[in-house]
Amino acid sequence: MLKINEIFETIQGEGVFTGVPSIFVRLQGCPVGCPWCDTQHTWEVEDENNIPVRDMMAKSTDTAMWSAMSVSDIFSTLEDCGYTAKHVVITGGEPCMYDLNELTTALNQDGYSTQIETSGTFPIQCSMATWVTVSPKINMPGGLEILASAMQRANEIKHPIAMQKHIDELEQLLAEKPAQPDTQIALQPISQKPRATELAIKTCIDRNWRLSLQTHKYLGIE
Ligand SMILES: C[S@@+](CC[C@H](N)C(=O)[O-])C[C@H]1O[C@@H](n2cnc3c(N)ncnc32)[C@H](O)[C@@H]1O
Ligand SMILES: Nc1nc2[nH]cc(C(=O)O)c2c(=O)[nH]1
Ligand code: SF4
Ligand SMILES: [Mg+2]
Repeated sequence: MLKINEIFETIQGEGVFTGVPSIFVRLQGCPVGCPWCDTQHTWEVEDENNIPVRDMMAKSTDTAMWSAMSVSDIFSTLEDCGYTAKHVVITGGEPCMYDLNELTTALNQDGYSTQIETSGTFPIQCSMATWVTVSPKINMPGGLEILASAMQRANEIKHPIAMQKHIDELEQLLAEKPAQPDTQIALQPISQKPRATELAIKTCIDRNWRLSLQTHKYLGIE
């Protein structure tokens, strides 16, 4: 069973798929603890926060409540909601705490494209067709071997930055744990801070990397 914090339909706000109508499946639980994380309500998995699916789907604010769902429960919910998006983004929390092979394979077979947003701190278990966005959490728990294999699997590396140190860390990581030659590299300013944004723009131009903005936050949408 997967522990689901929320399922909703919106526009993908970040990275290469920015602008694509997407169904978001947000999993509960993350032990990484990035100080600037914008989804801290997904960190803890408390048994007393297990609620029925209809209550989870009715949530209107960010809470730590979650529902245990099978892949077939998730399909029933997508059908009940009448979503039109054909791209599914699996995020969290840290989605790779879970084996996502069954979910991503079933979604692909049903005609959905799939994407995972992950920190590279757990082994990535998903269909070959899944687009993997790695937002590498350098010096965080997980270990170098897992991070190295995440870098290899990544279709996109999307690195949140606020200062030069974060860019230096990414460059060192890319030198030591190389990505594939066609992997897209993007910098994402942390929390829309003007100085972070300015630094990201300048560095992206210097290195010919992409800029990823959290466009949903500028738009005030989910
Ligand atoms: C909330 S995380 C969940 C998925 C996974 N745990 C990860 O870190 O990739 C989704 C994306 O949001 C980014 N992110 C989280 N908080 C952010 C913030 N305050 N500013 C910019 N990006 C942020 C993460 O780095 C990641 O790319
Ligand atoms: N619109 C929108 N786009 C997103 N891209 C990545 C998100 C995430 O929280 O993983 C996210 C999100 O929460 N909302
Ligand atoms: S790994 Fe992702 S969900 Fe976990 S704390 Fe960092 S940004 Fe948040
Ligand atoms: Mg988000």
